[in-house]
This record gives sequence, structure tokens and C-alpha cells, in this order.
Amino acid sequence: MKIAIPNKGRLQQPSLQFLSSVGIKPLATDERSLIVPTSWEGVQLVLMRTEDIPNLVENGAADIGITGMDYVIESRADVEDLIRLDFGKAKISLAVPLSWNISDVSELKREIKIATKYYNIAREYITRKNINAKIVKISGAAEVMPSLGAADAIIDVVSTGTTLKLHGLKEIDTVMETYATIIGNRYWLKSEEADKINLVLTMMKGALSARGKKMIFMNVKDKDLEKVLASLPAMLAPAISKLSKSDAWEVITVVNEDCLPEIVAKAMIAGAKDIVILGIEKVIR
Ligand SMILES: Nc1ncnc2c1ncn2[C@@H]1O[C@H](COP(=O)(O)OP(=O)(O)OP(=O)(O)O)[C@@H](O)[C@H]1O
Ligand SMILES: O=P(O)(O)OC[C@H]1O[C@H](OP(=O)(O)OP(=O)(O)O)[C@H](O)[C@@H]1O
Ligand SMILES: [Mg+2]
Repeated sequence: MKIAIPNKGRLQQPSLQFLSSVGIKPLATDERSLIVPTSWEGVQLVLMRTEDIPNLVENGAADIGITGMDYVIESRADVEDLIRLDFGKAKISLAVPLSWNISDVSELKREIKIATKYYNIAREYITRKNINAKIVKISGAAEVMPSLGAADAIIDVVSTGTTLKLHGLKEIDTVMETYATIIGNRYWLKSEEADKINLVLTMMKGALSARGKKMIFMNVKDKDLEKVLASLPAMLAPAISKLSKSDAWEVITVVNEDCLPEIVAKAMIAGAKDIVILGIEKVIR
């Protein structure tokens, strides 16, 4: 089975970290090698340009791939959108020179030139918004184009807004939200390796569901059990088991990390003692 991942750039390290969390770790080979065996037998990583991954997954060069949603849309590749990831989050936005003093697309009056590497996304956007514009297709460094006179405005990736500011530009509209995603070849279910691909996807979903979740263990006296159970959330319901030596119970449940302080406080008031909190690696549903 082949998994396409970015060969450089923003998404590469988080992609490797994510794969490592499901037990897929690249085995050391020549660092220039673009096909890399992994610790999971039969699973290979294929290193490719982030923007090429949608088309390469569409035509079956890789079974699944990690790339940005922006490139999935831009490429128009016919792939399956399988799992949304929690990195590579940004906006693709329309930005104009600050000196224009405008804050909305409705204030654009004359025809403008927009520099972008997202030609298809930009085309669809200006048609949808009825904006009078020509598109200048470039392959990067869009922010510098207005100051060079190569374009009036840009459609590009914005995260903190620092790059726009640095180039005297101002975001006036969001074209789309983007994030890293796992895409799959449409026919992966018919692949001889469908079972393996399915298992990899299940482990990936398990790792994502486990993010931000903790397991809590606590000891509770018989008399306090009802009150403690009532104070606890759970996936289904908290588990209880009788302690061997006293008139007490061990109570176990899974909670969101964000709610931990509140849950611990309530459980302690209800009588819970000896609270142990553990991280969770995977939640497979
Ligand atoms: N500042 C950012 N914050 C979050 N995600 C980003 C940011 N810049 C780019 N991305 C996302 O990362 C993915 C890869 O971006 P991009 O093609 O710009 O490659 P890169 O990682 O910047 O490498 P390079 O530009 O050197 O090829 C895209 O899906 C893009 O939306
Ligand atoms: O809003 P910001 O936080 O400034 O992020 C936006 C910038 O991030 C990306 O560039 P990157 O840093 O990946 O460098 P690149 O120009 O080499 O692609 C993108 O192309 C923008 O230029
Ligand atoms: Mg970049």
C-alpha cells in the first residue's frame, strides 16, 4: 500500500508525526529516496509535491495521500475525501493594497488583475462574486506581485496575516477555508490491499478521536458511588469494578481534556479519592 505525503514544506513534518502516531514510521533509507519503506510491513511512503498529490492519488500512483484541501479543490481531482486532519489550517483569501482603503469586494469598481497560484479556485470565485477581474497565474510568492506592478490584488494563503501586512496588503474576503486532509483513490475498496488500507484508515481515525481525550480512574466509597457517577460524563457510561479489599469501587471514564478541571472538582466534592489521569492513544469506534 502506498501513502503519498508532501516531500517538503508546511505539511511534511505534521504528516510524518501523524503517521508515526498510528505506527507508520519511515525506515531510514537514502534521504534522497522518494519511495520509503515503513515500520508497518507493506506500507510505503511516496514523497511528492503537495499540489501534485490529488492527481497522483486520482490516477492510482498512491492509494491514499495527505495534502491540503485547497489543492484538492484546485486540481479538480476525482478523489475520495476520507479524513479531515487537524493541521494545515488556513484561509485562501482575496487581498488588496492597504492604500486602496477598502474593506469589501462590493467596493471594487474597475477591472483588476489578481495574481494567484489557485487559478481554478480564483476563476470560480470571481464568477460567483461577479467581480470584474483578470487572473495572473503564478506558482508562488503572490504577495510580492502588487508591489512589483504585476497585479493589483492576490488570492493566496493567509494564516496569521503577517505576510500580507509585510507587503502592504489587506484581506477583504475569504475565498475558502483550507486544512490538511486524507484523500483516497476512488477505487481503493476494489484494491487487493483493501483490508490493509481499511485498517490504516481505522487506526488514523482512532488516533484523531483520541486527541484531547483522557482516561480517569478514581476510588469511591460505596456510599458515594451514586453521587460520583452522576457527576461524570462518559463515552457510553462510566465503568465500575469492586475493589478487592474495601467497601469501595474503582470508577473509570473517558473525558475531554478541556473539561478535566471541572470534572475532577465535581468528582472530589462527590467523594472520589486517589484520582489517576492517563493519556489515550486511540479510540476506535
Ligand atoms: N501559513 C500557513 N499556515 C497553515 N497552512 C498553510 C500555510 N501556508 C500554506 N499552508 C498550507 O500548506 C499546504 C502546503 O502549502 P505550500 O504549497 O505553500 O507549500 P509549502 O509548505 O509552503 O512549501 P513550498 O511553498 O516551499 O512549496 C497547502 O495546503 C497550504 O494551504
Ligand atoms: O498569514 P501568514 O501566517 O503570514 O502565512 C501565510 C504565508 O504562509 C505561506 O507561506 P510559507 O511560509 O509556507 O512560505 P512560502 O512562501 O515559501 O510558501 C503562504 O504562502 C503565505 O505566504
Ligand atoms: Mg508555501
